Amino acid sequence: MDDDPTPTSAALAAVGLGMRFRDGWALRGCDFTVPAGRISGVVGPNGAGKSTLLALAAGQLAPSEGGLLVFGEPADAPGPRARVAYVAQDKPLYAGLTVAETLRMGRELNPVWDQEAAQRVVEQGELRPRARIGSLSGGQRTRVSLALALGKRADLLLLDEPMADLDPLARHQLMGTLMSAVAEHGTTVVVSSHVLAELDGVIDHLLLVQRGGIRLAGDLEDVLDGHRLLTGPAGADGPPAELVVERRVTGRLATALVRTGRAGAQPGGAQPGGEGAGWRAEGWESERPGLEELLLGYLRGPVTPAATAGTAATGTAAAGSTEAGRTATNDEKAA
Ligand SMILES: Nc1ncnc2c1ncn2[C@@H]1O[C@H](COP(=O)(O)OP(=O)(O)OP(=O)(O)O)[C@@H](O)[C@H]1O
Repeated sequence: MDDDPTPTSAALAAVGLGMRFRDGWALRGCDFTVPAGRISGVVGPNGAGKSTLLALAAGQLAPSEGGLLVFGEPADAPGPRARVAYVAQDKPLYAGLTVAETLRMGRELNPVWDQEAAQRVVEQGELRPRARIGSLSGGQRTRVSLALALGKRADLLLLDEPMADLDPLARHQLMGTLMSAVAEHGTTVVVSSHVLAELDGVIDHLLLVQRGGIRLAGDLEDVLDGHRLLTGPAGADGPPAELVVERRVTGRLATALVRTGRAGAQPGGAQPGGEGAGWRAEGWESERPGLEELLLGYLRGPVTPAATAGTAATGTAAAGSTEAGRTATNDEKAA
């Protein structure tokens, strides 16, 4: 799939983006783009910086360094803010209003309003229009927040952990709704989640945030193509260390997640087990990792300077080059 890396046509374009709070850097040295019309999954461990990234994109925070453009303009400019709908983790709503009054407020506050879309989200959850927001469960309040976001007909939907308190049916409905919004209106969706399995088959773009840096960014298929999952005998020589993201031994078997070095981004350009592989060994099997295998490999593997000092992750088709910017070290975060 072709990504358009030009900042003006991208939904999000970050250059050297950093956010420092009193206790240190939450994000630093982040370079990435999210092309318009994609569903991008923002994943990473607790405290990695995902919410901070989304709040910056929503214009709720101003970067401490670098910049973040939304459709070519600074994220906190009035233009982008009108085109963006943001569902934060704490989902601020007026507890005293009813569901119907909340949607009416959405209609009055937004120049463009899709009552049908908003209504549909509320009705799917069988919410009574007269129910007060304060009397709703956490998942029901999430539903009302999503209804407001979808009613706004925004060009960019920023959803911070929207699935955390939704039941499995509601998650499924939400994913379907997001995919239709993208298909019908060309909406760009940036969604953070810990529920990796829920993102599989839905997202087509990936941002992996780890220790305040962007570890992987790009078209999902390209990112997956840029890696192999190798299985071989535990005692045998494995793939070269510079290609290994994570290696584990279980009994007599070793498994290793490796970068293929495609797109010329990685040292040596070797492609273990792939076509034209620079590294091959007897007895090792090679397969393309799934999304969950890829992400777990990165989350379990060490975050070394060598592993994060690659080329900037631009979100272009050269997503084998997924190592981004650099990841703040613990020392830097504590600085
Ligand atoms: N308003 C704030 N003031 C001070 N520090 C903050 C603030 N918001 C976030 N941080 C810090 O920034 C870092 C990143 O936090 P962030 O909430 O962005 O992570 P996250 O990836 O969304 O985590 P989680 O998955 O747990 O929601 C954390 O160390 C956090 O303590």
